[in-house]
Amino acid sequence: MLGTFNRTLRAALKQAQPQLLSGFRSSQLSWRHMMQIRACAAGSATFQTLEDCLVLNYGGTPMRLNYLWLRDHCRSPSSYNSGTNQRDLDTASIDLNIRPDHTTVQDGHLVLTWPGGHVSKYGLSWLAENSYEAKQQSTVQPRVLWNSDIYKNANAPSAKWDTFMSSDEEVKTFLQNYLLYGIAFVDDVPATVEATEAVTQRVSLIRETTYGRMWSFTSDFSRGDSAYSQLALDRHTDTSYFQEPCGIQVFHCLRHEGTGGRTLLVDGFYAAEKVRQQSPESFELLARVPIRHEYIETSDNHQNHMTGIGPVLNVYPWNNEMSLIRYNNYDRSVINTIPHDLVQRWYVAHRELTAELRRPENELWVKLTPGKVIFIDNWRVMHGRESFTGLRQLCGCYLTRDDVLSSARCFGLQA
Ligand SMILES: C[N+](C)(C)CCCC[C@H](N)C(=O)O
Ligand SMILES: O=C(O)CCC(=O)C(=O)O
Repeated sequence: MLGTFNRTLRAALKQAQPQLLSGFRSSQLSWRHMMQIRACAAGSATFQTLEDCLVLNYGGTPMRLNYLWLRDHCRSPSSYNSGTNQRDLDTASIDLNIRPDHTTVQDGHLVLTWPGGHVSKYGLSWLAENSYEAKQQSTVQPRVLWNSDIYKNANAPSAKWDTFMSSDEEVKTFLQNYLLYGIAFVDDVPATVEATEAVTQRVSLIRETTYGRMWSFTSDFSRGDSAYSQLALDRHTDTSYFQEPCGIQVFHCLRHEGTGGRTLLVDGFYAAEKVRQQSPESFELLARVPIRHEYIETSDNHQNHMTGIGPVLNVYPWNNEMSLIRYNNYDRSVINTIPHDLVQRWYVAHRELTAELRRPENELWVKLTPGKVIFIDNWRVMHGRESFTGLRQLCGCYLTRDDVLSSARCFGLQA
């Protein structure tokens, strides 16, 4: 009889809220809790208290809010220090089976009274912004994915040294472009290492690596890497052999007396999205299978052995948005992390991605000249270069990704 009741109630609820109970088995709803299912209307918000969560309907999307999560995210002064923006509650002290004694919606807030009397209030719009369902439907970082034509037609403006150094508005516009396209330029910068460093200090901290803090290099083979030659370099991301590859690459060509040496830029996310559309199983494989990259240098002056492990494509699991591409065929190490029955398919998937990355229409070629500083999102945009002759001096640095994104967020940009 109870089973019949559950089924009937479930059917009624399902009719009212088609998505609400999907994936929910009737056996999970006990008689006691079914009796507790209440729908309370308060303004535009309604809620139901189910056995394992509170379902809040507000702003069009039903949110399933776990009770433990709700207690953990209480913003009352005894649970959360709004001065330091830090939790003041020992999460481990919350009863894992906690349920509110009383639930209501009042003045734009969900109000819960917990056993023992503690009251938690959550702004409805705060919940709508911070729920899993909201994050699933939104992007972490809005981007314009590009091929050469798309980028050129966008006419993204370059910042100018003078204004960049004095105006925060100019830095904000610059960062907005950087976030959207994964590349951004500052022009008219004095052709010195010091001025290049000063430009980077407007947005971030420098990430010191084995190559130094600010580096300035020519084709003198001073390091055991093909970058220090006159050879062409195919598209790649740098420091793929770091467990966390450097977030941003900055280049400034201080002088070049010779031919060639243009810079190649390719939007890795644009290419990856093409693979996702055309060949979802290949995308999946590249996103799931970790491989290794390695940097081994054994000269008298420099001894290094770095290893970075991770998949070629990285996505945020809750919304499948691309977060990082790690692609460097020079520095890719021995493949021994892929089981026998997947190796062939992995190579096919890698070939599909490479074919997209190599489409001529996806290549943006720029000649870096003294004065023009480029910032490249090294988690997204690949760079390479044409072979060259003559003396060519390139300076630059890596920036810490966290600090660039922090600067952007402090300007109110979504990153
Ligand atoms: C940029 N700078 C010349 C300093 C370093 C070059 C590192 C090149 C290396 N193969 C990589 O892809 O990480
Ligand atoms: O020389 C260049 O233009 C680029 C060098 C490069 O690709 C690198 O340092 O990673």
